Amino acid sequence: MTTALLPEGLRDRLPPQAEAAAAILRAALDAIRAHGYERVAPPLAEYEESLVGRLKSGTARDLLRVVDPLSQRTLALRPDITTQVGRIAATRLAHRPRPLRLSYGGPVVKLRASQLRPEREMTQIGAELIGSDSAAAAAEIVALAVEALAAAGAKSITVDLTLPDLVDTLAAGPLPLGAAEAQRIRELLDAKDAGALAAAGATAYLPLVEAAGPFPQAIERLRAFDSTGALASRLSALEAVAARLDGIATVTLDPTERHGFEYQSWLGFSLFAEGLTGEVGRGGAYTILHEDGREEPAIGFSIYPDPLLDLIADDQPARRLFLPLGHDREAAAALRAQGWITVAALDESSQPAGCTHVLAGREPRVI
Ligand SMILES: N[C@@H](Cc1c[nH]c[nH+]1)C(=O)O
Repeated sequence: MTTALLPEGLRDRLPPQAEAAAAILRAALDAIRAHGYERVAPPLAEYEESLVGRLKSGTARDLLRVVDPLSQRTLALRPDITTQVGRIAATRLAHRPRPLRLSYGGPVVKLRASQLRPEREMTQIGAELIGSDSAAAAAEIVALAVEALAAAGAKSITVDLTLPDLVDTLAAGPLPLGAAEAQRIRELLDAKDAGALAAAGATAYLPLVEAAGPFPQAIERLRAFDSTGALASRLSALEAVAARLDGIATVTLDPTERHGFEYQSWLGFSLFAEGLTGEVGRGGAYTILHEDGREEPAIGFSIYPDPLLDLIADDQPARRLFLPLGHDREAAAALRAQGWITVAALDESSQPAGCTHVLAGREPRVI
């Protein structure tokens, strides 16, 4: 009965998870802030049209819409803060020197839950580097994503690199394809359907299916595949990113993975961590569209740390100090300043339930 009080995919966070969620948000944002990223806090809802169309290739998928009785216009709850950061970078912060480094953290809402993630509301934390999507910018962003995720408590992090615009690049160059054909080949590669690829006459694309796996082997296969050098700069950039991750994350490469990469261009990446099913973050390079039609490169990442909360043990009794009636208020304040949590008696019948200590005079005494 009680679960039916909330719509599907929306839930309450209770103690101690709600507290842990706030601590995770703080820890990840602090790690990002230390690298010079300044926080922005866009609103939870916006006019639908300003949430879409700001990033090149962005679509209106996943929007939970409402009609605003005040403006009579359609509002949408944000499914992704990156598009809002793009809007801010292209408008209110358009005058700021580049590269512009911005960070964010807060709830996002999706129209539908996925099978893997039953939640429709989740916390998204991230950073966007605006004005460049060079190999150096990519290395900074991917390493920062790993650092932020580690600060949030994730262990044994894996980064899976991909090239979202790979088929388009090849189709426009050494392996020509028409638009419809390219779309089909992209889907078959995403599904790693070698049989269907061969049947579709796209045998030239077949080696890409094999070029997935641990980074060193996969990049070697991609290099061998790229006999014309059309991918040379991308492959060098991937090597720079992988080199930066040496010792902090396991790196894999899946060049044709497109799932979840809607607006990302030459680089995309997914983040995984020990004990968690599915990805806990992703990011990549993309293009911001300015009001005057100008296009600006950017690169960033988002992590979705909520699954980490399930790994947090429930049994972590913080030290809690019971304050009897008539206790020394100054002593209690001094102990709170030292990090104690105090629970004050309301009347004679108040019990020190859940407390580990009681204030005796000016000192905590173990119960
Ligand atoms: N916001 C994107 C990831 C991203 C951030 N910057 C670029 N890409 C997502 O959550 O899928």
